[in-house]
Amino acid sequence: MTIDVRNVTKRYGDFVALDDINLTVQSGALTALLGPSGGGKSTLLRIIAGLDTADSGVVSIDGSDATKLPPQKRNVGFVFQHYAAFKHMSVAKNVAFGLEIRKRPKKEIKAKVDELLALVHLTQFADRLPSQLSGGQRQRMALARALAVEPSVLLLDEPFGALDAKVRKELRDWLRRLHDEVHVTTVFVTHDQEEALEVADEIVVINDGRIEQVGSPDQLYDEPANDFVMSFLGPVTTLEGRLVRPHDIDLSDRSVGGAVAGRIQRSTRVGFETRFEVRTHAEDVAVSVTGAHGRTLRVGDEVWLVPPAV
Ligand SMILES: Nc1ncnc2c1ncn2[C@@H]1O[C@H](COP(=O)(O)OP(=O)(O)OP(=O)(O)O)[C@@H](O)[C@H]1O
Repeated sequence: MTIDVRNVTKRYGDFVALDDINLTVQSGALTALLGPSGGGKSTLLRIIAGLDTADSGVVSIDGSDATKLPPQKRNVGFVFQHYAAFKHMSVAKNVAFGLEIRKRPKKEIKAKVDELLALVHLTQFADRLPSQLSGGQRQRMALARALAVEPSVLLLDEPFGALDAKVRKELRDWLRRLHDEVHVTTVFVTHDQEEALEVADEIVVINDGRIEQVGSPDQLYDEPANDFVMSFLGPVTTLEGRLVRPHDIDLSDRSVGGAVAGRIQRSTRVGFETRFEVRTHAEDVAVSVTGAHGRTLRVGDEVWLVPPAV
Protein backbone atom coordinates (compact mmCIF):
# COMPACT_ATOMS: atom_id res chain seq x y z
CA MET A 1 0.00 0.00 0.00
CA THR A 2 1.69 3.17 -1.15
CA ILE A 3 1.27 6.30 0.96
CA ASP A 4 1.32 9.57 -0.94
CA VAL A 5 1.67 12.89 0.83
CA ARG A 6 1.17 15.91 -1.44
CA ASN A 7 1.82 19.54 -0.48
CA VAL A 8 0.96 18.99 3.17
CA THR A 9 1.27 22.05 5.40
CA LYS A 10 0.46 22.22 9.10
CA ARG A 11 0.58 25.34 11.27
CA TYR A 12 0.10 25.83 14.99
CA GLY A 13 -0.74 29.53 15.19
CA ASP A 14 2.15 31.31 13.46
CA PHE A 15 4.42 28.31 13.79
CA VAL A 16 4.85 26.17 10.67
CA ALA A 17 5.22 22.56 11.86
CA LEU A 18 5.14 21.09 8.31
CA ASP A 19 5.99 23.20 5.30
CA ASP A 20 4.70 21.89 1.98
CA ILE A 21 5.71 18.25 2.48
CA ASN A 22 5.79 15.87 -0.51
CA LEU A 23 6.59 12.22 0.10
CA THR A 24 5.85 8.83 -1.37
CA VAL A 25 6.20 5.84 0.96
CA GLN A 26 6.74 2.68 -1.09
CA SER A 27 4.41 -0.25 -0.66
CA GLY A 28 5.81 -2.96 1.60
CA ALA A 29 8.82 -0.88 2.66
CA LEU A 30 10.05 -0.12 6.15
CA THR A 31 10.50 3.65 6.19
CA ALA A 32 12.02 5.77 8.97
CA LEU A 33 11.11 9.40 9.61
CA LEU A 34 14.35 10.66 11.12
CA GLY A 35 15.22 14.08 12.48
CA PRO A 36 15.89 16.22 15.51
CA SER A 37 13.30 16.88 18.18
CA GLY A 38 10.57 19.29 17.10
CA GLY A 39 11.28 18.78 13.39
CA GLY A 40 7.76 17.60 12.58
CA LYS A 41 8.09 13.79 12.43
CA SER A 42 5.23 12.98 14.79
CA THR A 43 3.01 15.60 13.22
CA LEU A 44 3.51 14.00 9.81
CA LEU A 45 2.83 10.52 11.21
CA ARG A 46 -0.33 11.72 12.95
CA ILE A 47 -1.56 13.30 9.72
CA ILE A 48 -0.96 10.03 7.84
CA ALA A 49 -2.83 8.17 10.62
CA GLY A 50 -5.72 10.64 10.54
CA LEU A 51 -5.21 11.62 14.18
CA ASP A 52 -4.45 15.16 13.06
CA THR A 53 -5.57 17.11 10.00
CA ALA A 54 -3.36 19.11 7.65
CA ASP A 55 -4.20 22.76 6.91
CA SER A 56 -3.69 22.02 3.24
CA GLY A 57 -2.53 19.16 1.05
CA VAL A 58 -3.61 15.61 0.33
CA VAL A 59 -2.83 12.21 1.89
CA SER A 60 -3.59 9.18 -0.30
CA ILE A 61 -3.36 5.59 0.86
CA ASP A 62 -3.19 2.96 -1.85
CA GLY A 63 -4.22 5.44 -4.50
CA SER A 64 -7.37 6.77 -2.83
CA ASP A 65 -7.71 10.13 -1.14
CA ALA A 66 -7.72 9.58 2.64
CA THR A 67 -7.35 13.25 3.62
CA LYS A 68 -10.80 13.49 5.17
CA LEU A 69 -11.17 9.89 6.39
CA PRO A 70 -11.20 9.24 10.16
CA PRO A 71 -8.39 6.97 11.47
CA GLN A 72 -10.60 3.86 11.75
CA LYS A 73 -11.48 4.06 8.05
CA ARG A 74 -7.84 4.24 6.89
CA ASN A 75 -6.93 0.66 7.71
CA VAL A 76 -3.82 1.77 9.60
CA GLY A 77 -2.45 0.25 12.79
CA PHE A 78 -0.44 2.42 15.15
CA VAL A 79 1.80 2.07 18.17
CA PHE A 80 3.00 4.98 20.26
CA GLN A 81 5.85 5.31 22.69
CA HIS A 82 3.79 5.21 25.85
CA TYR A 83 1.47 2.50 24.79
CA ALA A 84 -1.69 2.15 26.89
CA ALA A 85 -2.77 -1.47 27.19
CA PHE A 86 -6.00 -2.61 28.79
CA LYS A 87 -4.62 -3.32 32.23
CA HIS A 88 -7.34 -5.70 33.38
CA MET A 89 -7.16 -7.87 30.24
CA SER A 90 -4.69 -10.67 29.55
CA VAL A 91 -2.10 -10.32 26.82
CA ALA A 92 -4.18 -12.58 24.56
CA LYS A 93 -7.31 -10.49 25.19
CA ASN A 94 -5.44 -7.30 24.43
CA VAL A 95 -4.30 -8.73 21.10
CA ALA A 96 -7.81 -10.02 20.36
CA PHE A 97 -9.48 -6.70 21.15
CA GLY A 98 -9.63 -5.22 17.65
CA LEU A 99 -11.01 -8.47 16.23
CA GLU A 100 -13.65 -8.78 18.95
CA ILE A 101 -15.04 -5.31 18.36
CA ARG A 102 -15.18 -6.23 14.68
CA LYS A 103 -17.24 -9.27 15.76
CA ARG A 104 -15.05 -11.82 14.01
CA PRO A 105 -15.93 -15.50 14.66
CA LYS A 106 -14.40 -16.89 17.90
CA LYS A 107 -12.43 -19.60 16.10
CA GLU A 108 -10.88 -17.11 13.73
CA ILE A 109 -9.94 -14.80 16.61
CA LYS A 110 -8.25 -17.62 18.53
CA ALA A 111 -6.26 -18.72 15.48
CA LYS A 112 -5.17 -15.17 14.70
CA VAL A 113 -4.15 -14.40 18.30
CA ASP A 114 -2.14 -17.64 18.53
CA GLU A 115 -0.40 -16.83 15.27
CA LEU A 116 0.45 -13.27 16.35
CA LEU A 117 1.65 -14.25 19.81
CA ALA A 118 3.99 -16.76 18.18
CA LEU A 119 5.18 -14.09 15.76
CA VAL A 120 6.07 -11.68 18.57
CA HIS A 121 7.41 -14.51 20.78
CA LEU A 122 4.87 -14.05 23.55
CA THR A 123 3.04 -17.38 23.38
CA GLN A 124 4.07 -18.38 26.89
CA PHE A 125 2.81 -15.05 28.28
CA ALA A 126 -0.67 -15.20 26.71
CA ASP A 127 -2.46 -15.35 30.08
CA ARG A 128 -0.41 -12.74 31.88
CA LEU A 129 -1.57 -9.20 32.52
CA PRO A 130 0.34 -6.39 30.75
CA SER A 131 1.75 -5.27 34.13
CA GLN A 132 3.49 -8.66 34.39
CA LEU A 133 5.49 -8.04 31.19
CA SER A 134 8.77 -6.20 30.70
CA GLY A 135 8.79 -2.95 28.71
CA GLY A 136 10.09 -4.68 25.60
CA GLN A 137 7.50 -7.46 25.87
CA ARG A 138 4.76 -4.85 26.26
CA GLN A 139 5.89 -3.12 23.08
CA ARG A 140 5.79 -6.46 21.24
CA MET A 141 2.27 -7.01 22.55
CA ALA A 142 1.34 -3.54 21.25
CA LEU A 143 2.69 -4.48 17.83
CA ALA A 144 0.76 -7.77 17.84
CA ARG A 145 -2.38 -5.85 18.73
CA ALA A 146 -1.82 -3.35 15.93
CA LEU A 147 -1.19 -6.19 13.45
CA ALA A 148 -4.27 -8.20 14.52
CA VAL A 149 -6.70 -6.28 12.34
CA GLU A 150 -4.39 -6.76 9.33
CA PRO A 151 -3.75 -3.10 8.66
CA SER A 152 -2.41 -2.20 5.25
CA VAL A 153 -0.16 0.37 6.93
CA LEU A 154 1.63 0.22 10.28
CA LEU A 155 2.63 3.52 11.90
CA LEU A 156 5.03 3.51 14.84
CA ASP A 157 5.90 6.66 16.78
CA GLU A 158 9.20 6.06 18.63
CA PRO A 159 7.93 2.59 19.54
CA PHE A 160 11.09 1.72 21.47
CA GLY A 161 11.87 5.19 22.76
CA ALA A 162 11.26 4.53 26.44
CA LEU A 163 13.36 1.38 26.63
CA ASP A 164 16.97 0.87 27.60
CA ALA A 165 19.68 0.59 24.94
CA LYS A 166 20.00 -3.20 24.98
CA VAL A 167 16.26 -3.89 24.71
CA ARG A 168 15.95 -1.23 22.00
CA LYS A 169 18.62 -2.99 20.00
CA GLU A 170 16.89 -6.36 20.39
CA LEU A 171 13.54 -4.93 19.41
CA ARG A 172 14.86 -3.16 16.36
CA ASP A 173 16.47 -6.37 15.07
CA TRP A 174 13.22 -8.11 15.79
CA LEU A 175 11.17 -5.43 13.99
CA ARG A 176 13.40 -5.83 10.93
CA ARG A 177 12.87 -9.61 10.92
CA LEU A 178 9.14 -9.24 11.56
CA HIS A 179 8.86 -6.85 8.65
CA ASP A 180 10.73 -9.27 6.39
CA GLU A 181 8.06 -11.88 7.26
CA VAL A 182 4.93 -9.75 7.15
CA HIS A 183 5.81 -7.02 4.60
CA VAL A 184 3.22 -4.55 5.81
CA THR A 185 4.03 -0.98 4.70
CA THR A 186 5.57 0.46 7.87
CA VAL A 187 6.54 3.99 8.82
CA PHE A 188 8.34 4.60 12.10
CA VAL A 189 9.49 7.79 13.76
CA THR A 190 12.90 7.97 15.38
CA HIS A 191 15.45 10.60 16.33
CA ASP A 192 18.13 7.91 16.58
CA GLN A 193 20.22 7.79 13.40
CA GLU A 194 21.68 4.40 14.24
CA GLU A 195 18.20 2.94 14.63
CA ALA A 196 17.16 4.36 11.24
CA LEU A 197 20.36 3.23 9.48
CA GLU A 198 20.10 -0.29 10.88
CA VAL A 199 16.43 -0.96 10.40
CA ALA A 200 14.97 1.07 7.53
CA ASP A 201 14.84 0.39 3.80
CA GLU A 202 14.34 4.08 3.25
CA ILE A 203 15.01 7.09 5.47
CA VAL A 204 13.22 10.44 5.30
CA VAL A 205 15.24 13.14 7.05
CA ILE A 206 12.94 15.83 8.45
CA ASN A 207 14.12 19.08 9.99
CA ASP A 208 12.29 22.32 10.72
CA GLY A 209 9.10 21.11 9.04
CA ARG A 210 10.86 20.26 5.77
CA ILE A 211 12.22 17.13 4.15
CA GLU A 212 15.99 17.42 3.79
CA GLN A 213 16.50 14.16 1.90
CA VAL A 214 14.89 10.80 1.14
CA GLY A 215 17.00 7.76 0.33
CA SER A 216 18.33 4.37 1.34
CA PRO A 217 20.65 4.27 4.37
CA ASP A 218 23.65 3.92 2.01
CA GLN A 219 22.58 6.84 -0.17
CA LEU A 220 22.10 9.13 2.81
CA TYR A 221 25.39 8.14 4.39
CA ASP A 222 27.49 8.18 1.20
CA GLU A 223 25.79 10.98 -0.70
CA PRO A 224 24.22 13.34 1.83
CA ALA A 225 22.32 16.15 0.10
CA ASN A 226 23.67 18.80 2.44
CA ASP A 227 25.71 19.45 5.59
CA PHE A 228 22.68 18.95 7.83
CA VAL A 229 22.06 15.41 6.57
CA MET A 230 25.77 14.61 6.68
CA SER A 231 26.16 15.70 10.29
CA PHE A 232 22.91 14.07 11.38
CA LEU A 233 23.87 10.67 9.97
CA GLY A 234 27.23 10.12 11.54
CA PRO A 235 30.30 11.79 13.04
CA VAL A 236 31.76 14.74 11.12
CA THR A 237 34.72 17.04 11.47
CA THR A 238 36.07 20.10 9.63
CA LEU A 239 39.34 19.97 7.66
CA GLU A 240 40.45 23.15 5.87
CA GLY A 241 36.90 24.44 6.19
CA ARG A 242 35.32 21.35 4.62
CA LEU A 243 32.90 19.00 6.41
CA VAL A 244 34.23 15.43 6.22
CA ARG A 245 33.94 12.14 8.10
CA PRO A 246 36.76 11.44 10.59
CA HIS A 247 37.45 7.99 9.09
CA ASP A 248 37.72 9.41 5.54
CA ILE A 249 40.85 11.37 6.49
CA ASP A 250 44.15 9.56 5.94
CA LEU A 251 46.70 9.97 8.69
CA SER A 252 50.33 9.89 7.60
CA ASP A 253 53.49 10.16 9.68
CA ARG A 254 55.36 11.95 6.89
CA SER A 255 54.68 14.90 4.68
CA VAL A 256 52.75 13.99 1.52
CA GLY A 257 51.33 16.12 -1.28
CA GLY A 258 48.06 17.83 -0.44
CA ALA A 259 48.30 16.94 3.26
CA VAL A 260 47.83 19.36 6.15
CA ALA A 261 50.38 19.23 8.99
CA GLY A 262 49.22 18.95 12.59
CA ARG A 263 50.08 17.59 16.02
CA ILE A 264 48.18 14.94 17.97
CA GLN A 265 46.47 16.47 21.02
CA ARG A 266 44.48 13.51 22.22
CA SER A 267 44.16 9.85 21.43
CA THR A 268 41.35 7.52 22.53
CA ARG A 269 41.17 3.83 21.83
CA VAL A 270 37.64 2.52 21.24
CA GLY A 271 37.93 -1.18 20.49
CA PHE A 272 39.33 -1.64 16.98
CA GLU A 273 39.37 2.10 16.32
CA THR A 274 41.67 4.85 17.57
CA ARG A 275 40.30 8.40 17.62
CA PHE A 276 42.67 11.33 17.43
CA GLU A 277 42.28 15.03 17.92
CA VAL A 278 44.84 16.74 15.69
CA ARG A 279 45.60 20.46 15.91
CA THR A 280 46.47 22.02 12.54
CA HIS A 281 47.37 25.65 11.81
CA ALA A 282 43.66 26.40 11.59
CA GLU A 283 41.54 24.02 13.66
CA ASP A 284 41.18 20.87 15.77
CA VAL A 285 40.35 17.95 13.51
CA ALA A 286 38.86 14.60 14.57
CA VAL A 287 40.41 11.62 12.79
CA SER A 288 39.63 7.97 13.33
CA VAL A 289 41.89 5.16 12.28
CA THR A 290 41.15 1.44 12.46
CA GLY A 291 43.61 -1.36 13.02
CA ALA A 292 47.23 -1.42 14.09
CA HIS A 293 48.35 1.81 12.41
CA GLY A 294 46.49 3.91 15.00
CA ARG A 295 48.25 2.25 17.90
CA THR A 296 51.77 3.33 16.83
CA LEU A 297 50.92 7.04 17.04
CA ARG A 298 51.24 9.02 20.28
CA VAL A 299 50.09 12.34 21.71
CA GLY A 300 52.60 15.04 20.64
CA ASP A 301 53.54 13.31 17.36
CA GLU A 302 53.59 15.40 14.23
CA VAL A 303 51.26 13.97 11.55
CA TRP A 304 49.86 14.89 8.14
CA LEU A 305 46.20 14.79 7.32
CA VAL A 306 45.19 13.82 3.79
CA PRO A 307 41.67 15.03 3.02
CA PRO A 308 39.32 12.68 1.12
CA ALA A 309 38.98 13.23 -2.61
CA VAL A 310 36.09 15.52 -3.55
N1 LIG B 1 -0.72 20.67 19.40
C1 LIG B 1 0.32 21.49 19.16
N2 LIG B 1 0.23 22.82 19.40
C2 LIG B 1 1.27 23.64 19.15
N3 LIG B 1 2.45 23.24 18.65
C3 LIG B 1 2.59 21.94 18.40
C4 LIG B 1 1.54 20.99 18.63
N4 LIG B 1 1.98 19.76 18.27
C5 LIG B 1 3.26 19.94 17.84
N5 LIG B 1 3.62 21.23 17.91
C6 LIG B 1 4.91 21.79 17.50
O1 LIG B 1 5.21 21.36 16.18
C7 LIG B 1 6.59 21.03 16.05
C8 LIG B 1 6.74 19.64 15.50
O2 LIG B 1 6.34 18.71 16.50
P1 LIG B 1 6.49 17.16 16.30
O3 LIG B 1 5.95 16.48 17.52
O4 LIG B 1 5.92 16.77 15.00
O5 LIG B 1 8.06 17.00 16.25
P2 LIG B 1 8.93 15.70 16.25
O6 LIG B 1 9.88 15.84 15.11
O7 LIG B 1 8.09 14.49 16.27
O8 LIG B 1 9.72 15.86 17.60
P3 LIG B 1 10.04 14.79 18.79
O9 LIG B 1 11.13 13.92 18.27
O10 LIG B 1 10.50 15.71 19.90
O11 LIG B 1 8.76 14.08 19.09
C9 LIG B 1 7.21 21.21 17.44
O12 LIG B 1 7.91 22.45 17.46
C10 LIG B 1 6.03 21.24 18.37
O13 LIG B 1 6.28 22.09 19.48
